[in-house]
Amino acid sequence: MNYSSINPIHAAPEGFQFGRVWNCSSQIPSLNYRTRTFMAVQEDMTSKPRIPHVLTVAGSDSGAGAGIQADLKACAALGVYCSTVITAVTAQNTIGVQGVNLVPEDFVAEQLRSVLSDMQVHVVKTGMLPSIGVVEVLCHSLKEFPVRALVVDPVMVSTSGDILADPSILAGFREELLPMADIVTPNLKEASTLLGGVRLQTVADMRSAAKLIHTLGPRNVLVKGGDLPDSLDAVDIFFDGENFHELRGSRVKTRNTHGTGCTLASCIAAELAKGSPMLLAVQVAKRFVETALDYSKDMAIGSGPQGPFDHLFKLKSNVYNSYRRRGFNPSDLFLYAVTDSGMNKKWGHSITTAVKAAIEGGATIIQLREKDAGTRDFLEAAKACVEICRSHGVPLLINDRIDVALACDADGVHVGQSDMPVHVARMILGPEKVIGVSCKTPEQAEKAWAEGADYIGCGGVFPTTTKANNLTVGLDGLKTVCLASKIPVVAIGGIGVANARSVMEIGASNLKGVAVVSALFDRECVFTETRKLHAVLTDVAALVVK
Ligand SMILES: Cc1ncc(COP(=O)(O)OP(=O)(O)O)c(N)n1
Ligand SMILES: Cc1nc(C(=O)O)sc1CCOP(=O)(O)O
Ligand SMILES: [Mg+2]
Repeated sequence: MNYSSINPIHAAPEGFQFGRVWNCSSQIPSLNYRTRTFMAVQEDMTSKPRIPHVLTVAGSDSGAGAGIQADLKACAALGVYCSTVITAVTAQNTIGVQGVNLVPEDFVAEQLRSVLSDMQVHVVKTGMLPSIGVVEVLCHSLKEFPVRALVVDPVMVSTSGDILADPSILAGFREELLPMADIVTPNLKEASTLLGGVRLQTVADMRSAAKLIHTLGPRNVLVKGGDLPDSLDAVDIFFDGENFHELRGSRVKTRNTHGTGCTLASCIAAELAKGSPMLLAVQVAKRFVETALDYSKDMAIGSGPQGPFDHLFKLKSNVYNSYRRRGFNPSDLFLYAVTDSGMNKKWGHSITTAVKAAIEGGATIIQLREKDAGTRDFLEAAKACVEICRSHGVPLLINDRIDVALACDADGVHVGQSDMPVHVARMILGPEKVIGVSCKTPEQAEKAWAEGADYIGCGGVFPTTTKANNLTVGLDGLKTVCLASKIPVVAIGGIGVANARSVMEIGASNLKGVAVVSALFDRECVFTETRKLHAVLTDVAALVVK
């Protein structure tokens, strides 16, 4: 590999020299003309809304899976303007990195000045910073032109194992850049390197690492556990200096993972530029990467072991429609908590504390099923729950009431066979909202799919006292419906810690989880009960995968 810190770039157009060309006022034909134009632009800008703006300071990847190219695509996908300061040009593809050519440090400084002095940057995101000199230049620029937030992706080694930064930059990270950072997003190897080579093999190690890295100065730390051995989920640890959050997503099986780190950091930066709080920005970013990987898992570009993925999957009209239709992640059905106002009243829980406790215990989706509430109270409660769920990245659905779902901007609805027909609900809600339907037979499952439902709820698997006069279909009935269903299924009815295993072990790959009311909410401690059920489900999932 050709890795050099002294090679200048030679590929500039004829007559172009790096450095002093367009910033030289003698080359502008008329100063008066320029001044007038500048003033007109200034006037115009005050009346226009500002676009969220991320500046990425990173290396170029010729294969366009990572680096500057990934950052541009990620920001575009999230509707954020992205400007670029290029620190290095790499020759790379799906096989690895064949060469690195560094941009001279004073020209990195010049790019920084050009953008930061003029273009109203909200957030700076860093990627490949190949030398201590570049780190110093960047820190100096950020002191001269402060921005709202700094996101540091401490890139040191490429996914193919090639070195992308001189080891001397570690001191620059520790002493200069991290103390200025709002968040740093190391993977396991990078976290280990930042901490002098400690071994990181468990979630507990990741927590300790996050805490130690926090002492280096960044306001928040996200240690990414993608490389954690024997991990079923994609577990990341977020630490804000006080609290830890274990962020779990589903691990997408694909070779197309090149650029996930750059993309995640860029998405965090993009969401921060839009004004999101940090934890929400991280959760949205994680979800974006997971969805993009899922949609690109079979993409075939290049012959090497690590392919790129498609950031702009939403632009492809056919994929876009089906993405929107299936705008939820089936793995969200894993632990589906359905509320009940009567049970909350009985235990003295407010709906919001109950929902929060369920989420903290591991619920992956919430349905508000408030049969006795008046419309106004239901709407107020739903709005509060939408906020809670969004801040945790957990979808919220409303039982029966499409009007309430629209009014509180919930993520969707769950309807039964005697509620609003699915095709009408779809027409009212549009393609983006999630629609679930209760089905007890294969015929109902077929119809639900044809009318545009996203998932079906099948039950009652066991007898229940929560829903009056409910027909029990049993494990056999559940299996029959699962086998017939073209969309994911969640089981419901009489399910709890004692029998969840038997449900999940029926042997249907589209059975994605269990929906539960009384075993979570007709209890004194919703958090503890949810946690117990989560542990059972995680255990079964581990066995099924092995
Ligand atoms: C996930 C899930 N599955 C089934 C139901 C039952 O819905 P429905 O048949 O409309 O009955 P009610 O809940 O309205 O009594 C559900 N709510 N959630
Ligand atoms: C709301 C609901 N729907 C069902 C169906 O069969 O479609 S069973 C049910 C009640 C589930 O409550 P619990 O977890 O307390 O048994
Ligand atoms: Mg209903």
